[in-house]
Amino acid sequence: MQQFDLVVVGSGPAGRRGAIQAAKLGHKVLVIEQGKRVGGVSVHTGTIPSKTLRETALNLTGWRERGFYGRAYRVKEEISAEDLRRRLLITLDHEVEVLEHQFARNRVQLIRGKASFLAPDTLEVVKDDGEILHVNGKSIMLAVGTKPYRPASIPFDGKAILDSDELLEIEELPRSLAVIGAGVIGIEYATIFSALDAQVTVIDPKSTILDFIDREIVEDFTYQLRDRNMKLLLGTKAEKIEKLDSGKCSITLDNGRVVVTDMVLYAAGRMGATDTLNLAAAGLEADDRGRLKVNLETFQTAVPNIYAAGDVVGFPSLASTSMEQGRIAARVAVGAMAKEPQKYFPYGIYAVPEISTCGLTEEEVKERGIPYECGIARFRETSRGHIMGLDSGLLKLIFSLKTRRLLGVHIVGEGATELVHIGQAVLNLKGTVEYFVENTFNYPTLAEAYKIAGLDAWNRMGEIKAAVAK
Ligand SMILES: Cc1cc2nc3c(=O)[nH]c(=O)nc-3n(C[C@H](O)[C@H](O)[C@H](O)COP(=O)(O)OP(=O)(O)OC[C@H]3O[C@@H](n4cnc5c(N)ncnc54)[C@H](O)[C@@H]3O)c2cc1C
Ligand SMILES: NC(=O)c1ccc[n+]([C@@H]2O[C@H](COP(=O)([O-])OP(=O)(O)OC[C@H]3O[C@@H](n4cnc5c(N)ncnc54)[C@H](O)[C@@H]3O)[C@@H](O)[C@H]2O)c1
Repeated sequence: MQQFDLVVVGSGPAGRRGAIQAAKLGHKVLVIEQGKRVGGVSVHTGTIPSKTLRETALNLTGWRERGFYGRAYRVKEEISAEDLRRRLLITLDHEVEVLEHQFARNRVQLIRGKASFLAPDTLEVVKDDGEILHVNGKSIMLAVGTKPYRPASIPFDGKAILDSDELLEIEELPRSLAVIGAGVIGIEYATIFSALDAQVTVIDPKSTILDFIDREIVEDFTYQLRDRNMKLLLGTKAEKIEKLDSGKCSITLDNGRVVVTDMVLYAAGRMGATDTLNLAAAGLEADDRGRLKVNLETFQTAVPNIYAAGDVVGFPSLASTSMEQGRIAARVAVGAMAKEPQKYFPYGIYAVPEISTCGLTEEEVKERGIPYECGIARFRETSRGHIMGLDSGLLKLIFSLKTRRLLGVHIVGEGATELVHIGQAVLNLKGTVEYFVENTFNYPTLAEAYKIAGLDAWNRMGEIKAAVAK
């Protein structure tokens, strides 16, 4: 039986970052991956495909130019599923090539096969050709990620009624799409297909969406979606989904309403991919959504030599945070020092328009009883916004009145997921409103919105001080 210092199950963001970190520290590392190619959900069905699809859709539709040339403007009149897939395949090939090269350079061994526990330090691997191997690890890291939640009551057919993995394989673009589940996946795809001119209906039993995002940002966002005729049917449950003889899909809601569309995307959450790991042999147990419980500083499970990182440990379930969790887990596993993850990390929702946020929302600040002031900037007030033809986009900063420190940054609009990092840096370095007021920003840029929002808050924070002094 082969022996390793660290055996990593899964080659997604958590697994690959953890494996390379341990290898860089001179340890013997094995990655076991059941997929045909390395990269995990992030590369093959999640982050990278959905973001490539978004980019292709925005480019081919000429979305970013419509502020100037009107809503009817198109770069390509007829956009096909093949147009979208072409760019996807090229991007994914590049990603996999880079990852394979990283593993090779760092001498991380890779076995393709499905892993399950025989004992807390021993895994069985069933390879594609049926060969069975046993491997032993001083430490084991489970970075197995998630798979779409697919209840038996939904008649998935892989063509018209699909989950988010299957959506990437569609042969024809739907003219109308119903999205069940207004989580991040549902909202991202709903808005991408709306940008492709599909008539989109989003259905969710909850009456609000994206609850972890600042409400003012969500309100601005939903106004924009409704303005372009997307239907948001919230607070209502899809009771029955069926395929009609016409080939269309019918969704019956609990309020009796019936929605008929060409395609249904079922995106009501994901499950930890732990069902085939034989966790009992390791003395572990997953929760009802297949997730594992860990110490959030070390990523150690209840069994000391077994670590878990990435989506399998639950919120925030991001590629970005999974990588950092994998790195920390690997360092702890091989006995190297590791700091716990930074308190404030950015969240990027690649919808059309983008949303990005870091730190506390206004609702959280209120709940904690912190006296605060907000500063707002609209992209249409910036010169870069004029040049780009932007008529929407909002940046909101929240400052403590007591310490003047930045507490939260919240953005909806073009470039939000890039812009947020300025706020993130100020936040984590404990910067105050003065940072934005006293520093010069490149001009003309969208980043100038920070200056405008900083000044907006600063003006009012000054007035409040003066009022108190009187
Ligand atoms: C549609 C979609 C869009 C997303 N967009 C974003 C985004 O824009 N930004 C962002 O930060 N995050 C995004 N995410 C989330 C991101 O993809 C995940 O957070 C990330 O992939 C989790 O990484 P991971 O390492 O935990 O696992 P995964 O990427 O899920 O990889 C797990 C790997 O483990 C393998 N595996 C599982 N079980 C076994 C086994 N028994 N034996 C061997 N191998 C096994 C799987 O084959 C898989 O390759 C998105 C997700 C989806 C679905
Ligand atoms: N840009 C990003 O960072 C990004 C993009 C996509 C996904 N992700 C990650 O992937 C994870 C999974 O995303 P998700 O959107 O699948 O899950 P989610 O758990 O975020 O959202 C699921 C949604 O489905 C709804 N729902 C639950 N049960 C339902 C039912 N029976 N019928 C209809 N609706 C139902 C919920 O109310 C919720 O709004 C998220 O945690 C997210 O962090 C991140």
